[in-house]
Amino acid sequence: MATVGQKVVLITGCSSGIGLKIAVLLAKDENQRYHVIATMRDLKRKDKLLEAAGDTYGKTLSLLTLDVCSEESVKQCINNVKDRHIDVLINNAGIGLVGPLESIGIDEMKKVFETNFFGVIRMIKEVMPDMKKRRSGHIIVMSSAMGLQGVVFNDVYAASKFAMEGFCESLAVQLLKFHVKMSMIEPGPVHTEFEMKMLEDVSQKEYPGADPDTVHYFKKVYLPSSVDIFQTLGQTPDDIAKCTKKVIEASSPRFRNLTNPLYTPIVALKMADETGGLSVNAFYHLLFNLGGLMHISMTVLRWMTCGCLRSRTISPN
Ligand SMILES: NC(=O)C1=CN([C@@H]2O[C@H](COP(=O)(O)OP(=O)(O)OC[C@H]3O[C@@H](n4cnc5c(N)ncnc54)[C@H](OP(=O)(O)O)[C@@H]3O)[C@@H](O)[C@H]2O)C=CC1
Ligand SMILES: CC1=C(/C=C/C(C)=C/C=C/C(C)=C/C=O)C(C)(C)CCC1
Repeated sequence: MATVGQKVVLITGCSSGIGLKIAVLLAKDENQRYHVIATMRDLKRKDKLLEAAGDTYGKTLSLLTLDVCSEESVKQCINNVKDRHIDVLINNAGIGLVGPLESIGIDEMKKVFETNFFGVIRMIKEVMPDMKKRRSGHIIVMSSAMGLQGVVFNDVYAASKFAMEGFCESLAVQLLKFHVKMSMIEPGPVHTEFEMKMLEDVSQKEYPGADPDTVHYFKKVYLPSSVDIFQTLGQTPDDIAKCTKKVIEASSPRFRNLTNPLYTPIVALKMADETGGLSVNAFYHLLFNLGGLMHISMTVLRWMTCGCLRSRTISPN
């Protein structure tokens, strides 16, 4: 149970990756400022978290079951929190989806929106009214750089994060009136099970319905470049946990928080040309004309990361 003065932080999707690392970082805070409620949809997957949490479990860390795709599970979880009092809600649970559009069924796409978009909305609808009543609270959403700039063959995943960005950008204004803060965290590639699941998924699928040219561009052009991007620019889940802690602890937290200065130029292309031509064409050339030279292209992009862009990124250090 939280002690007086401790902030209650509830995090979704803590069985692995970024959610697990945020839970552990906050639970291990040296001044014990947080009581972390780490949630996951299947408590059978709790071992990795508990191992990392060490003796904080039962002290500054507790566990609850929560499936963001089930309204009943969301309600039950929040009703199990003492006085339903949550100071910081971290919406982290999410799933990816990559591949040629022609081979993805509508049901698979709906699952992505059920988790990444409606999952967050279910949580906010359950927690926000109490925060508004108390005139305090902080809602954090693990968005993505893909919530600001789409990436080829990630059409539906990017759309789910764009939807979240639009939703939160609208809601943040109302919440400000009630002194409830809202922040988006926007990482580029991060080495977690998310990346592993994507590669595993791709190795198993045949992509029925997509023509041979598209499958070729996906498997032989996009995938190697994507692996390269993860290798050259990838951050660790610890980096993202540190950025998130900074956002929680800021006196005036920013609404948008890109975490990766090396990825920021890719997002900045869009801001530099409101017609969209620059980003669409740059992505086209990076992928189809410079694919084999991805390392060099990324070095050029690094040069483009001038100080002003770096200062727009929240750094883990
Ligand atoms: N890795 C990356 O490159 C990036 C990731 N992100 C975002 O970060 C967030 C965390 O992803 P990451 O840590 O990388 O990936 P992981 O796959 O390691 O973690 C995702 C977590 O979400 C959980 N989850 C999935 N569906 C549900 C559900 N219905 N209810 C509750 N929990 C669920 C998973 O639980 P289970 O174990 O049960 O499947 C898991 O704990 C996601 O929102 C993702 O979109 C953003 C930018 C980049
Ligand atoms: C930048 C870039 C590429 C790939 C970017 C990737 C793969 C980003 C992944 C981001 C993730 C995983 C976000 C999660 O939310 C391409 C298309 C290979 C080539 C053109 C430049």
